[in-house]
Amino acid sequence: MSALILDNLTVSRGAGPVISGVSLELGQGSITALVGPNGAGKTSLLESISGVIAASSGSITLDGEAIRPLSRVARARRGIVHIEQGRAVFPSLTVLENLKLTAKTPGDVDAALAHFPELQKRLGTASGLLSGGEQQMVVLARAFAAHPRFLLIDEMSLGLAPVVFMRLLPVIEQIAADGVGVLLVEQFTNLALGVAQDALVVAGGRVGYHGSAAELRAAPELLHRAYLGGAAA
Ligand SMILES: Nc1ncnc2c1ncn2[C@@H]1O[C@H](COP(=O)(O)OP(=O)(O)OP(=O)(O)O)[C@@H](O)[C@H]1O
Repeated sequence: MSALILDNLTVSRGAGPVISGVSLELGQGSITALVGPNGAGKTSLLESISGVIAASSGSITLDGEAIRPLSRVARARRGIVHIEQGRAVFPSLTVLENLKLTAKTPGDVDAALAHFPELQKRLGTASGLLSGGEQQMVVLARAFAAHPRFLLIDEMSLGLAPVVFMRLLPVIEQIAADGVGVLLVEQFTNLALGVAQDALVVAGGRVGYHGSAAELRAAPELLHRAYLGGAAA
């Protein structure tokens, strides 16, 4: 089984570090919720894993290979797929054309669409004409069609009502159950903790909690303390 391991990772932006000494192991087949206050460094952490930005120290290894020196494209080829915050569909392309951007075979398109039967009727529709929730389905289906081994999802719920986002969560659970390791950054903390096995809380760039998602969900005071930047639990 693949493992994506961060060891003592530090990421700097502008004046100083925005992620300091974060260590984490992601296995395939489970969801890790990454939560924390605004500006905590969640997006920066995801971006340093996928190669959008460079980490300044520490290591990132995938199946024992150090991937920090690799470009974003090379990391994507190894199966690290990143759904960036606010990353939308290509609005003038149809749903099918959006999916074909990442799919290698027609079978990849079919497999992605199996998660979203409601998109079957919209394959020829320009994606920009879809609702916000449907557009996020396309974004998720497109990421799935790329055969991720690890899927980094940044605030997929942005601009969506919780009820719409809740349609996407079972699909994310299914993708994980099929063997993908998911790192889920989410503003709806309780929803994220409800589908995740593990949880990482970052505050001020440091780990405030790393452990069971269920335990964190059941103990609001633990979450509160972690949000305030308490010592790693
Ligand atoms: N392009 C950038 N240049 C300089 N500093 C940045 C840049 N992007 C983010 N930062 C800073 O890095 C820190 C971490 O931001 P980041 O977006 O990673 O946090 P976040 O936890 O994802 O926040 P949010 O929940 O608000 O999206 C913040 O202090 C932010 O101001």
